[in-house]
Amino acid sequence: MWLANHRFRVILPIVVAVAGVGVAWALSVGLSGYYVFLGISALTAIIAVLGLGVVTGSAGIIALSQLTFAAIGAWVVAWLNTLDAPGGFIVWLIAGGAAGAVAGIVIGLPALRLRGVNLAVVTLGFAAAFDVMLVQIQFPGASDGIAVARPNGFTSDRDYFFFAAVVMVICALIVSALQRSRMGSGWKAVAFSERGTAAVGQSVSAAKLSAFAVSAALAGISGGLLAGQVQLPFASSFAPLQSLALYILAVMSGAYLIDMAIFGGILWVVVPELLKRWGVPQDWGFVVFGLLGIQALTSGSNLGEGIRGLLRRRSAARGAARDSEHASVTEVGTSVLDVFAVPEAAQPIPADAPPVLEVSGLGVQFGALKALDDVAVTVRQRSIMGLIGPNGAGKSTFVDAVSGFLPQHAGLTLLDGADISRLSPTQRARRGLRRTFQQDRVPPQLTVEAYVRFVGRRRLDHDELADALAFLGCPSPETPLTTVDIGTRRLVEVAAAVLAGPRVLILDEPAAGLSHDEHVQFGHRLTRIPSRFDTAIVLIEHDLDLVRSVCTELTVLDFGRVIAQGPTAEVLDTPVVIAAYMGDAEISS
Ligand SMILES: Nc1ncnc2c1ncn2[C@@H]1O[C@H](COP(=O)(O)OP(=O)(O)OP(=O)(O)O)[C@@H](O)[C@H]1O
Repeated sequence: MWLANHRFRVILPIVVAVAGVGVAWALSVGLSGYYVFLGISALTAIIAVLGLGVVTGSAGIIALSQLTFAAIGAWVVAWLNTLDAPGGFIVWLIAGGAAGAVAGIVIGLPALRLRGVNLAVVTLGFAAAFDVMLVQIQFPGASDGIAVARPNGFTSDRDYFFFAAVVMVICALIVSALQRSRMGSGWKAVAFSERGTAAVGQSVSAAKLSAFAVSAALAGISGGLLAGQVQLPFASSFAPLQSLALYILAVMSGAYLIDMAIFGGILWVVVPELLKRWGVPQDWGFVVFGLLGIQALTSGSNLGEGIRGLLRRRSAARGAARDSEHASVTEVGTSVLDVFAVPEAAQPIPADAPPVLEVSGLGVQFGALKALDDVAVTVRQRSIMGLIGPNGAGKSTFVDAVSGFLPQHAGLTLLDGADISRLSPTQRARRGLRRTFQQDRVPPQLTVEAYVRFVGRRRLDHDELADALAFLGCPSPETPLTTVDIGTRRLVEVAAAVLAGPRVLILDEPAAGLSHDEHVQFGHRLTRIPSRFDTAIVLIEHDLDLVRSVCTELTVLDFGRVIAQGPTAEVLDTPVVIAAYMGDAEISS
């Protein structure tokens, strides 16, 4: 079943691409000359919108200079044309895309530090500055009237339309493959949570810069194609206001979805054309795009997501009707999971089990507040260490400091004996120290499988993946994460972290959001993780029943200091813990 699905997902884009080329050929033969020219404009716009789908739609970065990157691509093509550089138009086009990518990385560098409005100002400022420069220097060959030579065999508008369509299809195929790759998962992860991305060992900078580079490369190709279309390109085709309108169009349509990028590119040409026919000045097109964009931003959704949500709900309703007919089959499936519901206490850890994580002298200061003061914790191989304490005791601060998110801290952290105190969160994750968060950090744009593979950072065969998901009570690999509730997303987060094969996994309230029954089942499954996956666990949890049943050892924090440490049962009976943390009623149970 999975193999069939996998093959389908690989083959489908190729089939659609071949069909798209067929349609383009038919249109190039059948359309009138005027529509062929409009069609080329739409194809160039689609490629630029595909790029915005990567940088804005997937990676969530505001980039208001897409047509400036297109101008750079057009400029390079025009320049190589005046030089009559070897290779001809196709090579020049690739060079235009490469120049766009380089410019994208340069403009993307501020994006590593800036967000939101500040980044919008930087990218728009770059677009405005380049526009002024372009008006001054003009495109190479413009003053001498040297027309850009179209590729051999595609010199007429009809043939060039077909050529542009093939280029667009290739770009769409590449984007589709990248969106499904680790790189694409990285873009979606960084858009949802930079901390969550760093915590799984993915470089946030690399994810952002690669999104900028791919997006600007596509813009460069789009501009290069436009240079071949008009043959004498000029600056007004790439004005900053147009970049702004194109951005809004991409946001409104949901351009990270290939079909919606195509729709957006077509709209880019159709709206001004319709306005012209109705006798309305074409600049009103910007107003139309602006209104559609405001609607998308205020609703928090876009056209593509809206349509897909509707289709999903319909298919879920059909699926529910089918499932009720096959209730007996479902019961068999449930009984498999029930195996894990058999209560099982955590295995005691041998006294000589070597330490895997050693934290000593850990101190964190927030202004006058000592959030952690000389904290020492040792986690032994395959153990489950509970880290408990009242609200504000310093548990999350401990996790942040140990996982590298609070670089300004005192103390030493050793992982398998190696000092990792100076490493970044990404480096620590790659060394085998993984963590989850109290808040949801699982990017909803991914499927369960794409997320698990992204977090895993290693080859996982499908059986291993499906097995581990079933073991932790997660949905099937192909389930879109948008369709599952928050509690299930927490389970998927834990499963993915476990499959990464970490030496130590720190779970920050992983059962939050689960129902009581799911909570209990989760506890039982947790006890089996260390032996099955050779991983030690640090568990932060407020539910003392869960702590009591799964933790082999406990560390109790209060006001940033360790007040008790040792085997779970002993610690829970310590008077200082009873007094400081739990109260007699709870501990006596
Ligand atoms: N960024 C920060 N700036 C200032 N104070 C902070 C910051 N983060 C945490 N604190 C303070 O540090 C102390 C420890 O907070 P922390 O979140 O680590 O506690 P906790 O044990 O995880 O609490 P909870 O169980 O409610 O999650 C608290 O007094 C908190 O107000």
